Amino acid sequence: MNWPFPPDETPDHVVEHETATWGPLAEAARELVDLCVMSDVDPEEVAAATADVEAAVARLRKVRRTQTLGQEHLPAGRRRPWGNPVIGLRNPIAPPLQVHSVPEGRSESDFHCGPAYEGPPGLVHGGVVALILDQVLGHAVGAKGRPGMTGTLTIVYRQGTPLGDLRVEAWVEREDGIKTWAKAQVIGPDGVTAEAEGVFILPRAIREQLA
Ligand SMILES: CCCCCCCCCC(=O)SCCNC(=O)CCNC(=O)[C@H](O)C(C)(C)COP(=O)(O)OP(=O)(O)OC[C@H]1O[C@@H](n2cnc3c(N)ncnc32)[C@H](O)[C@@H]1OP(=O)(O)O
Repeated sequence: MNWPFPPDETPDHVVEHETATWGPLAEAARELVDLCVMSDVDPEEVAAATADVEAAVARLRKVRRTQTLGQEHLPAGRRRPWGNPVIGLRNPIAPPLQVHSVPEGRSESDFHCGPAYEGPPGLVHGGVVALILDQVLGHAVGAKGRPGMTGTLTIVYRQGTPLGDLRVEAWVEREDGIKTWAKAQVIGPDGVTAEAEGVFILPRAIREQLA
C-alpha cells in the first residue's frame, strides 16, 4: 500500500546544500533554546543577547515561505521532513531524533532530551514523551509499508523519564486491512519509562484515491 504521492526527486546536491545552509541555524537555535532555560548570566548580558537575537530575527523575517515545509515537500518527501518537531533538521524544537528503521516494521533511536523538555523537576514532560512515541510509531508503520494517520494513541507512563540520554523503540504488532497496530517504548537508565500502543489508519481520502 503506497501513498499516492510522487517520490521526492530533488537532486542530492540540492538537499546537501539546503542541509548545510539551514542545519547550522537550527543547531544554533537549539542551543539558544537550551540557554534561554539554563543560562545564568547577568541582566546586562541578557539585554545584549536579546538585541542580538532580535537582529537575527529581523534578517530571517525578510522572506517568509508561503507554504509550510511539510506542504511543500509532500508527505512522500521523507528525505526532507525538516519542519517536523521530532526529527526536523530545520526545527529547533526537535531534539532532533535520528530514527533508524527496517522494512520488517521496526524503528529505533538513541536521543537526548535536555532541560527545555522538562515537565516534572528533572523529568521529561509527558506530552513530549507522547510526541516522541507517536513519531517513532509512525516510522515503524511507514517502514512496513503501512502508512497512516494516528487514530488512537494509548500511553502508559511507568516511571518518570529522566532528562538526558534516552532510547525509543517501536515495532508493528499486527495489520488488518487499512489498520495497523504498533507498540513502542521509551527506555531510560533505569529501564522502560513509558509504553505506547498506536492504531494507524489509512485515511478515507487516501483510500478513495487508491480505489
Ligand atoms: C517516516 C516518517 C514517519 C512520520 C511519522 C509521523 C508520525 C506522526 C503521526 C501523527 O501525528 S498523525 C496526526 C494525528 N492524527 C490525526 O490527526 C488523525 C485525525 N483523524 C483522522 O484523520 C481520521 O479520523 C482517521 C484517519 C483516523 C480515520 O478516518 P477515516 O474516515 O479514514 O475512518 P472511517 O470512519 O472510514 O473508519 C475506518 C475504520 O477505522 C476505524 N477508526 C476510525 N477512526 C479511528 C480512530 N480514531 N482510532 C481507531 N480506529 C478508528 C473505524 O472504526 C473503521 O474501522 P472498521 O473498518 O473496522 O469499521
